[in-house]
Amino acid sequence: RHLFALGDHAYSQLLSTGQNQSIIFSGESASGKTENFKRLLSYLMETAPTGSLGQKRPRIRPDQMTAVQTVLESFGHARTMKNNNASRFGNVTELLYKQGALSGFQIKDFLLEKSRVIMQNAGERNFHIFYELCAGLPSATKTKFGIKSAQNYFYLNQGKCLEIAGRSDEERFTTVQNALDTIGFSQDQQHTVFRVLAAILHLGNVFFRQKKLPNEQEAVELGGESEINWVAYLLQIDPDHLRDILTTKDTEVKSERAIVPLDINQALDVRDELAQLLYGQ
Ligand SMILES: Nc1ncnc2c1ncn2[C@@H]1O[C@H](COP(=O)(O)OP(=O)(O)OP(=O)(O)O)[C@@H](O)[C@H]1O
Repeated sequence: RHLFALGDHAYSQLLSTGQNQSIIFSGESASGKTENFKRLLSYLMETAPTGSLGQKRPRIRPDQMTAVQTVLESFGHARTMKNNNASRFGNVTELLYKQGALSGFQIKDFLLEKSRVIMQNAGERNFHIFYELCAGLPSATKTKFGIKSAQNYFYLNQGKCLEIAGRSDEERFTTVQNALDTIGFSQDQQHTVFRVLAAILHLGNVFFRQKKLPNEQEAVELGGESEINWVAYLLQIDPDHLRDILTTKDTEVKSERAIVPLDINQALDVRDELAQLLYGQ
């Protein structure tokens, strides 16, 4: 059955039975789920009737729907060995109809592959948005955020694949900014999102040195002071608090003697967990 016929069928079933209808896109990576989903969505938006509510057109603007898809792709898709634009999360998009007319939508996402934020296999990239940020931020903001090109960041260059043929990260960044405008994110809100992304990149470049305490206990010492300061500045938190988080097991304990030092692997785990947590937010 043709994709659009499937959409027509679901719609007519909705009207005739009054029951919710589901269309499931499944298949292996690069089989076309995302592309076909987008086409079906456009079709349903374009053909949505005005309904009996006297609306001239659906209350959701097609450009808003497209903008949401654009943002989800930048933040949730990445280049893998199978697909230059592989989605790394699942989602349920609900189209809401009222008296036969399209009245809204909501997207529930699940299972974002957060491990990609800290680690990529050979030939793969982190989520697109990081590369777009490095390529597309205006130079004044780059200076303000301490951001350089993507090759400088451990979290971006493990796959040894910084660019995707035929895709301009710089142009995509403008597209994402426009999409965020369309959705209704203020300049301040957008700035906050970009600050957090920049903080994650700096965090990934924080490294540690093994250290022996006077009592012979193993501990770690933070390397990369400037990166720590960048992260603290971008997240607007106290750098000493950040140092505590990254080097001690119990950050709540203020007494120096009670602090339990981490070894290097534990410290890297804490750093990576923090990065994933920030991205997940
Ligand atoms: N209907 C289509 N018309 C043209 N090209 C298509 C179509 N469907 C898929 N493609 C091509 O195949 C590529 C992979 O498709 P898509 O990203 O939709 O796969 P997917 O099943 O969503 O993959 P993943 O599970 O990795 O996210 C697209 O980038 C596009 O080049």
